[in-house]
Amino acid sequence: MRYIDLRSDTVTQPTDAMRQSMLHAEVGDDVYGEDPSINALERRGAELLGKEAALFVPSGTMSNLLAMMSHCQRGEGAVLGNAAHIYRYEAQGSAVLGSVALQPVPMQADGTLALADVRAAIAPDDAHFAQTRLICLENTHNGKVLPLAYLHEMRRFADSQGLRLHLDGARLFNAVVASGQGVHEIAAPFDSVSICLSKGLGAPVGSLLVGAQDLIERARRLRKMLGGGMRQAGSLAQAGLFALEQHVTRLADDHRRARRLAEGLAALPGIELDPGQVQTNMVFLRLSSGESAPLLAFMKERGILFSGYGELRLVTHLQINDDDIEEVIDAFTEYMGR
Ligand SMILES: Cc1ncc(COP(=O)(O)O)c(CN[C@H](C(=O)O)[C@H](C)O)c1O
Repeated sequence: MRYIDLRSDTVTQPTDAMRQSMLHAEVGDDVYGEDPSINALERRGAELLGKEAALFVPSGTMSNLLAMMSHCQRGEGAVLGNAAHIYRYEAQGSAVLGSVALQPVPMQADGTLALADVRAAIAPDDAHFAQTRLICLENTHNGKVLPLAYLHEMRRFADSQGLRLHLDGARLFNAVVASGQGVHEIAAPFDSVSICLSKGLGAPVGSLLVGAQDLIERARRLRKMLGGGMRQAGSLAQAGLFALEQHVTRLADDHRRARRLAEGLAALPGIELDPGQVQTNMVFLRLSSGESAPLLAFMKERGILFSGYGELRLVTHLQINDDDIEEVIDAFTEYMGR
């Protein structure tokens, strides 16, 4: 059964054209730095984001972990949002494996961290406290694009405090396409950026950590320590190269479909949803009844999947087309009309 799978853009499948491209990828032993496709992808990532170097890693989680461990020594701290993926959904790996003290602050719905909260979370230079070294942001966060002015403000603040700045840019290209800002522009304020190739961009595996040469060399060593050194993974890297070349501008289709979905659902009584909040590929909604389990079961029966507890999240992506969106709206109309 083909599902209309709106659980996440992590479910994207490589297209036939991407698979063809993967078939002919040149490969080599990446631990020796000899995989031509991985080397090409890393060069491309660094060039696109305007940084010195990049490292191909199996997941966004590992990419963020390597950033945290490369910026922070054991026992040092990182300030981040209390709803950030790094804080909430990466098994606290930075703390467990990296011994990085996670210093969470309230995260605004738009993904920003209030400067006053960040300032208050920064540990004083005092032996009683884990020394703060890093601030982490996320763009997009829950589908919201961080304003460029905010990024510059946070850069100025980090500089004033002698701190580094990392961006969890799992959906950076969604932010680029939605805002019209350049990749360079969004990446420029950050010392390191993690981008995911395996979400809306449609590659089967992988992320890139991008930053200064010395940081990426440290991250490469840590990746090996964590068992992430790869051998002939060039076919996967080629998928990433293909995605960067062919699947960025089409993200606008995902955003358009998310807006159409939001408008269609917002019109239904019993659904709490503001279509004006949809900036990229994510639609969040609540049922006035609050009871989502029967809805999820009803939808699964009709071959429609999405997730969430209380607030429901529906994510459009490469494998979701216009007909799927209309089918989902029809299914919701039927359910809400019962
Ligand atoms: C902002 C951000 N940063 C990092 C990651 C981790 O990427 P992977 O480790 O799954 O490649 C994710 C994945 N997010 C997934 C999703 O949204 O369905 C789940 C929640 O892990 C992410 O959303």
